[in-house]
Amino acid sequence: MTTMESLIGLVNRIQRACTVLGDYGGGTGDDAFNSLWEALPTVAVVGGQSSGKSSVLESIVGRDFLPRGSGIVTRRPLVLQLHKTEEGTEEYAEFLHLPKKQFTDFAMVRKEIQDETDRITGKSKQISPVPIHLSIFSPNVVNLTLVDLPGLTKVAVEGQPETIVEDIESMVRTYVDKPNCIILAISPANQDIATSDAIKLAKEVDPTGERTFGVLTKLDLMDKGTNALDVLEGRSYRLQHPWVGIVNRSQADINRNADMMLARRKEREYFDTSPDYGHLASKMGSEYLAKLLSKHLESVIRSRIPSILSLINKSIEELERELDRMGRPVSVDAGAQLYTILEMCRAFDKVFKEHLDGGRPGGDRIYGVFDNQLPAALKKLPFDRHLSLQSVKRIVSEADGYQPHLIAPEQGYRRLIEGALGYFRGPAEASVDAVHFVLKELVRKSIAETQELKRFPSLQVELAAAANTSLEKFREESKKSVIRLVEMESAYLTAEFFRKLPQEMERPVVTNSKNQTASPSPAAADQYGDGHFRRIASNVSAYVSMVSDTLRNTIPKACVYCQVRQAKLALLNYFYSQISKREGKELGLLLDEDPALMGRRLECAQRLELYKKARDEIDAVAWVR
Ligand SMILES: Nc1nc2c(ncn2[C@@H]2O[C@H](COP(=O)(O)OP(=O)(O)OP(=O)(O)O)[C@@H](O)[C@H]2O)c(=O)[nH]1
Repeated sequence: MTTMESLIGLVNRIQRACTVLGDYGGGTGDDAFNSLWEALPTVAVVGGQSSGKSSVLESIVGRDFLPRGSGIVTRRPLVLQLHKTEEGTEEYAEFLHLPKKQFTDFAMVRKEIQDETDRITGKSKQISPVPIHLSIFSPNVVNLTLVDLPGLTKVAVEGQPETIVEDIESMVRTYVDKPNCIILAISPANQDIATSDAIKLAKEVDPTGERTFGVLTKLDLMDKGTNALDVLEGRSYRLQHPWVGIVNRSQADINRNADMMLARRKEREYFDTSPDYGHLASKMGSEYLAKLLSKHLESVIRSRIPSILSLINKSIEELERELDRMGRPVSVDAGAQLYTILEMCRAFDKVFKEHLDGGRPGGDRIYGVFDNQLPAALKKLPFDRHLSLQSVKRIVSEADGYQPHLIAPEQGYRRLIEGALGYFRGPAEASVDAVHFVLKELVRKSIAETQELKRFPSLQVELAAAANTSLEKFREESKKSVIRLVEMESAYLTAEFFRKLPQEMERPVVTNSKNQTASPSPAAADQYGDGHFRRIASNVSAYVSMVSDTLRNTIPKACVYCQVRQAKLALLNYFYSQISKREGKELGLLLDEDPALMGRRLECAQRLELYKKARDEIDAVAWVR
């Protein structure tokens, strides 16, 4: 049969694993995780200074191993795990922080506790909630785990920070507050029980006394003629569990280095022969206390197993969900890394296309460029100034040279039109730039919206840079195309439009029925007057406006062809060409995740492993009867 003793061993193992992962009863572990430690029943030893706490623990162990001295000696919780070994085997101790080192000299255990305390708290006399784990393997112990906490004190002594009194109390509280904590409340018999620090605290956190074990030390130090029967028999302060009286080694015994086994025997004799406590003798003494606690701890653990398992199962589910959300760790294999990168590129490309094709907002801003920005810019071109009477006169005269034109000023028209067409370059280039910026913004947005990319900041940066390089290239191409459209308009003017013009100019000379020359038409009359130039301006304006209509339609086509279409087809081509040249190690760098995320994933994975192992162990042990 697997005995219940295995349960204490099991809890010990789980507690040790929890501590390694930063989950310990002090409550300052990573609060984002459920605390498994807190779900495990523990016995916390609580008492005022000099109440005899250390002596009780040493007595239970049957060994002298705790640091002694003035002031606050216990400054970190000491998780003391006792493992009973077979009779005749050698006793030894082991620390969790020094695995594989077995201590057989208990004076060295004391020194290591002191040194390890100082390692975290410094020599500052500060306290720390990070526990020290000590396992003792001995035939003289029962299977039991106790947490020794700093003694409750009333005043700070020299060298200790002012806040130490409250710091200790709040640290002790973080343990005893927890419903799974069994409180071992140590009070000295030579003090009024009403003033006991341990009982005062226990009363507060466990008013029904269900989880408190009262221990009365120093029975031998009571005034002659007095006894502690009122306390031990539960009349002074009633608890659900019987009080246990203890007689530890006196200071003189300690100074003499009195043997612990001998002290246990003397304690037994004390109760056996005591006229006051003889009738309680079988339920007194440190050996009895150890057995009582061990039995109680075992039964509490057994009763808590269903709730521990349910916490473990719930935590496993939560951790698995979180790990899924974070994504699997990246493979170290270069091929797999490349595959991962390409997968993410595809995901990004999909989001980007959704922006352009609809489904996600943003693509419509390109249409906004063509529908609003470009027409507005075309409208604002300074044709009025260019085709003012004065300007037309000047340009036409300059084009004619010394010989004024006879009919229509061909060269004048050309110059006026070419001059006007030059203005179209501005809006054409501005449209290309505007489309470029919309596309660039969509790349930024798409990267931010691609869930798969979130974990990889380096890849995000590279992808954005490569996509922007491509967009730059598309912008250049697009600019060349729109400029070409404008230049094409200048290179060949629509002849049909001009063919009409000379006819209009020649129309004025008309012969009437009497074969008289009729008065010339107004057009002919002011052939070189203002009206003539105004007409030229109006003709040029009509031509320019025709070109403007054409460009208003063709510039968007060029932009879409060179930029939008290319972005859809080949945005990542440059990235792909770059990536194919990379070695495995460089690919790894691209998949360099956010360190905080990697840390969290590792933490979750370790925690998950602990919980799964704990579940398997509990399953294996708990249900064997
Ligand atoms: N005679 C006698 N002395 C005891 C008994 N219990 C403890 N003492 C003495 O009381 C003093 C304090 O005991 P400790 O065990 O160091 O008490 P503690 O609560 O651990 O004290 P701090 O670690 O200083 O908080 C020591 O000198 C012990 O020898 C007892 O039952 N009888």
